[in-house]
Amino acid sequence: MPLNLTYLMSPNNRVAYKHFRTRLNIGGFATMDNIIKENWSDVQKVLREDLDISEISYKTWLSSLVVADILEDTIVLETDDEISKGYIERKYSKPIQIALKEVTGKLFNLKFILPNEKLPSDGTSNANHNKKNDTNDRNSILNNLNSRYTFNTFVVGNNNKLAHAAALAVAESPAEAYNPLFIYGGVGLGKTHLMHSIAHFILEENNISKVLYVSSEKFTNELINSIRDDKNEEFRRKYRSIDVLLVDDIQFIAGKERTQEEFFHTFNTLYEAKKQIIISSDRPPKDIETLEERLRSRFEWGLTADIQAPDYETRMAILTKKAEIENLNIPNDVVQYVASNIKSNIRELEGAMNKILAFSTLVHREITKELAEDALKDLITPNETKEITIDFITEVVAQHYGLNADDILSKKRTREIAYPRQIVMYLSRKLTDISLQNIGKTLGNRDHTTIMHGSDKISSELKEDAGLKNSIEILTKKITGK
Ligand SMILES: Nc1ncnc2c1ncn2[C@@H]1O[C@H](COP(=O)(O)OP(=O)(O)OP(=O)(O)O)[C@@H](O)[C@H]1O
Repeated sequence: MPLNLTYLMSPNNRVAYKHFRTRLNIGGFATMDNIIKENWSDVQKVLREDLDISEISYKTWLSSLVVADILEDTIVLETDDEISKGYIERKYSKPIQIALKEVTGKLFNLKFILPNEKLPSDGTSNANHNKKNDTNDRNSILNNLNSRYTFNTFVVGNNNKLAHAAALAVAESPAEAYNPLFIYGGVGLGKTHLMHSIAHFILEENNISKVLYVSSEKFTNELINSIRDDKNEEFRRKYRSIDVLLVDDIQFIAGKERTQEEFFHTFNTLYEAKKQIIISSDRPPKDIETLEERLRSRFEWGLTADIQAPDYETRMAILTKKAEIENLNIPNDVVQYVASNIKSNIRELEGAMNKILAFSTLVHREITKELAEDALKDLITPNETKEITIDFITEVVAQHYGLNADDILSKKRTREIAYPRQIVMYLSRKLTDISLQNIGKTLGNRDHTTIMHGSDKISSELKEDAGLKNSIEILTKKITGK
């Protein structure tokens, strides 16, 4: 005897179901399956309201789901890619089932497939149990995050779609989705932005507070200092008691044996305790030279996702988003000019836009394509090998120390600014042939003796300070790309 599903539903569900039937003009139970298929977008809308999930999660996981088929009691949903498939299956099966039941009064099994995947002949339930993390220790919030780097400000394009999906999966389900998550891609393509987004999301959405983001440089320097100050135990306690550890630019531990040894033990301790580890690098694990085999293989245990250079549309979208966030009114032909000429590095893309803005203020001219061409004439030199400019060095060093390029050029003399400024002076001398006078002029109209003094100071500190040496090495690689 067929079940009277309407009878089984709660009063609220009955209302929702009635509403659903009215809107879709459903005649009876028999046709409901087909109607769901035809009106999936309506169903998604209802799902969106019933599921208490963030906008970004809905957009990433649920908005692009397509009903591929309905077999008896099983709805077959087509997902975008392997990552989405596995993740939605684990994380969203149950909520989708519940929401669907609320709307239709019927409990469906779900089956997820990839585009072009053969449809299953019979359905199997993928219902899972979502474990809610109930850690509630907000005593020690350990992080070092840029508030601008969130999922909301991250533009998703073909170049970073998988890495973004993997990052969001890990953020929503730390230590359950993929562990470790290894994100790699060229310089300035958004690895740090994604890592900070994960950390922000976890801190805001999960009750996990021991989230630590560090660059591998900071990890190395802290290790060097702990050895020097005989505080190795403290160092270990700090790194081995974290819930989510994010290590940026891991390639810089290549060739550093003691750091690798220490990181190996940190990794093992956290992994065994089911803590989430997220690592970024400019290249895949197999291409990191002089990386110990045992680390390399561990990096490949979870999921490895890459970020490629953005295509033209994504570059346009990034610039438009930036203008929107900062409330800037930039003519479309200027955005197009920048997006068509700066292709391989998003930091440079943003730097170019900043340069146009600064130039427009300086010369009191409106932002037009002509002004943009003037402002970027040093940067956009077709058919020539790219020169290292003082502006670029300033930008990389400023970003590295969490400052703006304007801070470096300013007259401020606090140590947090004066020290990176001296590093800019040192690197400008080391990496370019530009005269002291011209370096001084570009760096906020400073005298050539100031440049010499700043640069010499860093030179002599380098002999004593292993941490500074490590930082200079990393900055040099970031600037020269070698
Ligand atoms: N998809 C994106 N959407 C919006 N902004 C982005 C995106 N990707 C990168 N950016 C911006 O580009 C700049 C450089 O990105 P980020 O520092 O994350 O690069 P990275 O890959 O970590 O570089 P590095 O190799 O030097 O460590 C940042 O200001 C970041 O906000």
